[in-house]
Amino acid sequence: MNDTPVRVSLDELSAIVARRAAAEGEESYTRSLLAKGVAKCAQKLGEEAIETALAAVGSDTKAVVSETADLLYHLVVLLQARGVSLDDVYAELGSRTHQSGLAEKASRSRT
Ligand SMILES: N=c1c2ncn([C@@H]3O[C@H](COP(=O)(O)OP(=O)(O)OP(=O)(O)O)[C@@H](O)[C@H]3O)c2ncn1[C@@H]1O[C@H](COP(=O)(O)O)[C@@H](O)[C@H]1O
Repeated sequence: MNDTPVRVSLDELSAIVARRAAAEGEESYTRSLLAKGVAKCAQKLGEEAIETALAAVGSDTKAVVSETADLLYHLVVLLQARGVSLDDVYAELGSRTHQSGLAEKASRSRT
């Protein structure tokens, strides 16, 4: 048996979610959540965000990791539901690297 831990990137998770979305007739939590629509996916993301925040102020580091994994999975599902690609999110993050967050905040308060 191979006990090497499996690592999954957000890109890989996004590809898994897209495959599950298209897998008609197969049992899938992802598919059942997507079938409930964007509002349900958004609600689940909000719940997982709160659970992650609560874990972060607690003492259980494993819970922070586990809740963060739930949060990222539900974020990827919500992006799938909205038809937004991770590449677009990466590009948006990339466009922000030319200035600090503080400079960006200051530029907003001037407009
Ligand atoms: N990473 C995940 C993942 N993280 C969390 N979850 C599920 O998210 C659900 C939400 O947790 P909750 O405690 O809120 O569960 P719940 O009360 O049953 O949820 P609701 O009834 O409110 O929807 C749980 O059922 C978890 O199993 C995930 N389900 C799937 N994946 C990935 O998606 C792949 C495909 O999964 P299926 O679509 O189920 O085949 C899996 O192989 C994984 O790689």
